[in-house]
Amino acid sequence: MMKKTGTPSAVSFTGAVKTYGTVRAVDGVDLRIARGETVALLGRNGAGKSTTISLLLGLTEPEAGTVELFGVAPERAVRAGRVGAMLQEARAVPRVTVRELVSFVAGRYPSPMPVAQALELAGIAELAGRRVDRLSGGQTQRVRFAVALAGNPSLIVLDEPTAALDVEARRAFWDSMRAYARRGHTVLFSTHYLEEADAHADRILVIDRGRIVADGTGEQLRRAAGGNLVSFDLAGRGTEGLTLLPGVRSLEVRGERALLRTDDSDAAVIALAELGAIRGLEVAPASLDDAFLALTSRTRKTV
Ligand SMILES: Nc1ncnc2c1ncn2[C@@H]1O[C@H](COP(=O)(O)OP(=O)(O)OP(=O)(O)O)[C@@H](O)[C@H]1O
Repeated sequence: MMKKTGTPSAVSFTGAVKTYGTVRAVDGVDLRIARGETVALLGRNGAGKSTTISLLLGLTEPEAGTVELFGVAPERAVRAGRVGAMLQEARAVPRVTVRELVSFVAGRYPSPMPVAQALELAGIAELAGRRVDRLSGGQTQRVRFAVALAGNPSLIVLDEPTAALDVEARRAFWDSMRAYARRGHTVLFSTHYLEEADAHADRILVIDRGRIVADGTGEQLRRAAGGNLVSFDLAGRGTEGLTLLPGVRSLEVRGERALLRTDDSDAAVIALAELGAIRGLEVAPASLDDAFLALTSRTRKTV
């Protein structure tokens, strides 16, 4: 994750703010993505993922703070073909072949990727002669990926790239993305699928209400959110004082069971044993889902 001194980061946000009326869609984001990283931007609907990506691509300007790609303004990096993007909005699909479309886009950049290579990387070499308006959803998405690769970018930005794809198309898409990343390129993708972030990114940025609330590997996020969950049958007893026990961070009651999120499950279990609260006791590692919920609900409480 260390970047070479003197080399500008692929992506750099410093105190970036973007508001829509009273909504602070991006609320003071500081962020560095080093070259070669694959990073997931993970958040619920409306968390600020698309707005972050719009700022990153220079489609919208921050009201405060700065955004740079490779040390220059986003528009400049985009124009130079250093950045490829796949955005959410579906554009009208032209009646041309896949090869014609990718060639046309490649022709607009100063040093494009050879078309055959873009098609190969996107896994659609065999579709080159097919009409773009007659493809399946999964195939269309990979054509869009080839279009994003056409300028031979060092950074690719994907806004919820697999949102409408079935399992097989999704797997094929990620294979292509990883082939691109293995060449030392930088990838930033947004998603609200935790598993995708965990499986395909080196690093996960959790965004909530326009702020980065966590930044790390899936494993680091799991740990940050509270290592283990300790649960037991309440068996009629109250929950008073449970959150004050050593090692306990928070409490949730599900039916007859108490769920304690802990950062020291041993201490919590000993304390529960002293209280005699051990019926049906279980200790389980927190999942990434738990981590995500804990991270995003914690911020909700503080705003
Ligand atoms: N053009 C706009 N005009 C007004 N409000 C906007 C606009 N774009 C985004 N917002 C608001 O800014 C906030 C962040 O939206 P954004 O689209 O960035 O979130 P997101 O994480 O990409 O969500 P989703 O997963 O639903 O795409 C939301 O509250 C949204 O309603």
